[in-house]
Amino acid sequence: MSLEEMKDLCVDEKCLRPETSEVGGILMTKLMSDNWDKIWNFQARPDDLLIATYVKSGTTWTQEIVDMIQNDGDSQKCQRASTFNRQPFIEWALPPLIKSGLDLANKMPSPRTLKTHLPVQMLPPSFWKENSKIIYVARNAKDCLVSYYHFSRMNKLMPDPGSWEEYVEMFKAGKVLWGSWYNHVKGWWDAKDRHRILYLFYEDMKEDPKREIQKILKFLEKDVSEDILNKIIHHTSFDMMRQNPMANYTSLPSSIMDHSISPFMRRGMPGDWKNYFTVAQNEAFEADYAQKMAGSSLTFRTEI
Ligand SMILES: Nc1ncnc2c1ncn2[C@@H]1O[C@H](COP(=O)(O)OS(=O)(=O)O)[C@@H](OP(=O)(O)O)[C@H]1O
Repeated sequence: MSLEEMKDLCVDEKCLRPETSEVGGILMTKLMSDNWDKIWNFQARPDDLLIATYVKSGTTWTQEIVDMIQNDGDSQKCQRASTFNRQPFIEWALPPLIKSGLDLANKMPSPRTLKTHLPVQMLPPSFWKENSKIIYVARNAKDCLVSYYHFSRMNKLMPDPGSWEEYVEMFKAGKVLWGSWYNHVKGWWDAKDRHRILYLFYEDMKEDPKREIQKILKFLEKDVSEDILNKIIHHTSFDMMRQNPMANYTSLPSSIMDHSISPFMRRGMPGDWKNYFTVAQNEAFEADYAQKMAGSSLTFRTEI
């Protein structure tokens, strides 16, 4: 879709700050829940690669890394389209003028790379049946929350986040699109030993991108030269992606995503939560976190 076509789209009040409803206890936009039967019955293919994340956990970064790997480090090829057109976001549906993720995916020749934010129990069952490979990326809750809050302010296709104080409580209660962060990261963590899932952490990617890209290469059974590996690291750095219109979401009109409110590529840094949480908010968050994560072997770093 050209930028000119994009500019005419979705300025309709109905799709901005959308209505929400729940499916299986998970908050979704009404367009997604209306489309739920089609999403649930989505037909995965054995050679699909799915990038699954909770919102704001490093999805776009991982999408770019995977595309660079699949294109042998050719950054020009990775400029062929915006992230969301290269790798369909399967459950995302918008009014008819913009193609839904499902439509894009169904028309795409194999091998496909797809994106989802669905919690593990909501993943279309064909992914398990076809044994498709899945990369799951998790990010610590506090940085996720901060990123999600700013994203909801700038992206009019998300419900209004309200004030920072209100948003912190909504996030803790899981009353945000795609539901509870806590259940999401734990659910996928438990699934990783039963399926072909590579479970990565945003903080590890930031600490040592080379090491984490090598894990992805191994998982994809792909070998690249040191020169190509360095190209992938360079092209997918925060600074490069921030300037890349095919990865930074600036191809969407400002009536949808207003980067002057907060850019999509905002900070890209573990520990940014310290600039937002008050001491009291942090203490309350930690106490609630300990309860919600009790009994799980999953641990996160909140700074590196
Ligand atoms: N290359 C690279 N390096 C480090 N960090 C990066 C990179 N690319 C994206 N980001 C940061 O990831 C956050 C966006 O997350 P997602 O891509 O998962 O967003 S989305 O859920 O798909 O909308 C968002 O985080 P915040 O900056 O904390 O808001 C992006 O800045």
